[in-house]
Amino acid sequence: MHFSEFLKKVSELYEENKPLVVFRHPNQTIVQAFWQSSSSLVNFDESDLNNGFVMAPFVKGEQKNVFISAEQQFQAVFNPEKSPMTRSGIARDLVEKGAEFHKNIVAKAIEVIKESEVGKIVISRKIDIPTETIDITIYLERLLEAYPTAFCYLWHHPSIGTWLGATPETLVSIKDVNLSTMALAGTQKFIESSPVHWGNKEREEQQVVTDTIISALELWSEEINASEVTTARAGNLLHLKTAIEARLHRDGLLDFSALVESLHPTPAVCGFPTEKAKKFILENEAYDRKYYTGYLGPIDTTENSAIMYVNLRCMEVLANTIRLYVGGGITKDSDVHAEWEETINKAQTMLKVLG
Ligand SMILES: C=C(O[C@H]1C=CC=C(C(=O)O)[C@@H]1O)C(=O)O
Repeated sequence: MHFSEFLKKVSELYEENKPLVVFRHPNQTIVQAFWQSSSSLVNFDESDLNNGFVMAPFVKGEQKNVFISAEQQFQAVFNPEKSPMTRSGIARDLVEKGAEFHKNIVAKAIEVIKESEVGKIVISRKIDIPTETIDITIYLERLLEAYPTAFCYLWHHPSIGTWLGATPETLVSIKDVNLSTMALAGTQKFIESSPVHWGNKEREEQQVVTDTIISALELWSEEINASEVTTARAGNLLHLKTAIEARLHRDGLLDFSALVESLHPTPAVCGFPTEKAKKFILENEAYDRKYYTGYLGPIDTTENSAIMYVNLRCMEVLANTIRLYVGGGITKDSDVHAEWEETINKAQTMLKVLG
């Protein structure tokens, strides 16, 4: 199918309010779409493992792990035209709203970390951009164009809403007994031809993520290998990354839910230790993350494989408003102002898509 035809079909299904997901894996040209003719909400935890797409929230409760079946699907090839990325024209005052509130929570998190055994807490916020005309196919095309190395998606369900994103982070990739994942944390702005230096704050923050993932995997695996720490680029940002591989005791899909839930949420999106960091987030962030920092991705039972990504650098489409979600890891060495600037930098990923 030609890409223009593909987009037309996506647009029609979206207008018909069908459950629908469109996605492209990092560094791939094939864009896939799965959709459901019935608008029923399928709870993934209550259904058998089938071909389809999972969308899981940060915390299960009001939001469920939703499944969209791959029974109806179509695909196309998308070749980015390599046009230069546009600069976002969205006013900085919209992005900077709520500075005092956010900085206060970050300061409080630093205090808690200094006074307790909590090592890291990820603090996030939402940014609402009033938008009169919302065209999801234009956003989708810009996402695919601008972020070829990210997992890009558009997800819609009539009982939940619409989300789009371009995430740099894989939560877990499973094929038979082989598992791969990554520990991604630490952020700085990408500046062309400028040498990259990482401080101890970022290195320690990222190491905690690596250690926690490895200890969760010990339960399921025979061999675990971690790469050297490298620098990975995600749009206008750089992160520290460790690639982790493991050989599972048995086929990963047999334990899919338990395996994935044992890794989620990683300290890259929640903190460490997990339960204490989560408690702080739920008591202090004062807004609902919903599917931001949850995970999402396709399951292919025919291929005995699944790839779940962490839902970062994403936005939710609301009536006349686009809501962006951004956050960062706080440790004892965090600087309140630098953490605030980091959320502004991270917002650029989706702002560029809005035009
Ligand atoms: C929580 C986010 O990023 C995480 C992933 C990479 C680097 C992060 C950091 O440097 O704080 C965060 O842990 C976000 O983008 O909203």
